[in-house]
Amino acid sequence: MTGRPFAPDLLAGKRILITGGGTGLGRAVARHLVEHGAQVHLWGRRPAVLDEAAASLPGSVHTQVVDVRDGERVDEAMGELWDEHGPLTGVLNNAAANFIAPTESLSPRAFDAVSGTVMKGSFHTTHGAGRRWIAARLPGSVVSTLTTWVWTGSAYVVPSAMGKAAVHAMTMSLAVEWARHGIRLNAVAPGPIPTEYAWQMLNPTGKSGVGATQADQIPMGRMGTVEELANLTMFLLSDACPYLTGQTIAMDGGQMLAGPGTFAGLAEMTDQDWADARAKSEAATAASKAQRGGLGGPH
Ligand SMILES: CCCCCCCCC/C=C/C(=O)SCCNC(=O)CCNC(=O)[C@H](O)C(C)(C)COP(=O)(O)OP(=O)(O)OC[C@H]1O[C@@H](n2cnc3c(N)ncnc32)[C@H](O)[C@@H]1OP(=O)(O)O
Ligand SMILES: NC(=O)C1=CN([C@@H]2O[C@H](COP(=O)(O)OP(=O)(O)OC[C@H]3O[C@@H](n4cnc5c(N)ncnc54)[C@H](OP(=O)(O)O)[C@@H]3O)[C@@H](O)[C@H]2O)C=CC1
Repeated sequence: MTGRPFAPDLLAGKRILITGGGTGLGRAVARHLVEHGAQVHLWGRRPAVLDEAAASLPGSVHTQVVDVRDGERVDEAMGELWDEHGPLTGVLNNAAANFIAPTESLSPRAFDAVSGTVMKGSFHTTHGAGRRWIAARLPGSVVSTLTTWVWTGSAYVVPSAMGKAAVHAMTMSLAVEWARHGIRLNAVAPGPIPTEYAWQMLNPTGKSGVGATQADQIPMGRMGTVEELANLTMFLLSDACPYLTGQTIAMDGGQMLAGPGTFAGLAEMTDQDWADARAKSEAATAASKAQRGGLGGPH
């Protein structure tokens, strides 16, 4: 059980924008932010989805219809939010688009739809909040939801991997440039946490259920949970650790580090399998020693 490690007033006085907050992980994290005292603003492209999400949440939640790829609309909406409610204290860049496809089949519009939502959307939103924080001499915290593909890349989701890697670069770059303004940028890179919309895009058929969306090759043997993601995100958006900036934190049960080029699969070996393996390798060592003529052992 993850539990509730934080006090219910952890985010009291915080005003936080979640892009793509009407569905999936954004909506689930929004609930935790509200339950910890934050005022929350949700952006997305579908008014009915946003309204439904806001109505389902227990506290102070506001919505705006914004396509984050449209820089002018992002700035306009940011201005409206600031004027009507006051300055944000944090931004969660969560909106994304993605689908699996052979890269050679992608049209220019397909590439733009995915990479633009992630890269341009995160930039426009961060820029809209950041320039206002700097002008008003206010601190701020930006958290972006990325994936471990920023370190590994991933076949068949290349525009997403490229867009997320760009936001990873933005996180490191602006952490330095805006540190003197009290603005922090961090990111989280979750492993699979099944959500309806994302799984339609990433695991749409019986044959598409491979490693990335499965639990069998994750060292912890399970998917992540929204509670775990919410706790990490809230920690980054809170005042718990103001010295932390520029970091992308993987939260994936060890999935990325257990790649096929490692011995992670040996977790299946029994004690007898290990005894057999040791006997085989010791026999090979003994045969090698016999050919050394007394050289090469430890002294
Ligand atoms: C880390 C460990 C593991 C973890 C495992 C999980 C890791 C998750 C990491 C990241 C996960 C996510 O981001 S999951 C997020 C999933 N959620 C979403 O995608 C929500 C938003 N999605 C959407 O709005 C749509 O599905 C999407 C198609 C992407 C964009 O819609 P738009 O209305 O903007 O654009 P459209 O006009 O429909 O389409 C734009 C072009 O894309 C083409 N197109 C659309 N679908 C296509 C498809 N399946 N294959 C090829 N091409 C396609 C169209 O033909 C158009 O090109 P032309 O024909 O040339 O016009
Ligand atoms: N689920 C998982 O296992 C993982 C998810 N992630 C990341 O977590 C985040 C949330 O994913 P998840 O909840 O699973 O997926 P969802 O598809 O449920 O969430 C994506 C959200 O982004 C919104 N969105 C898409 N395009 C735009 C746009 N142009 N402007 C504004 N909003 C937009 C969508 O709403 P609408 O279409 O109404 O605009 C939707 O609410 C994403 O960044 C994803 O990459 C990372 C690793 C693993």
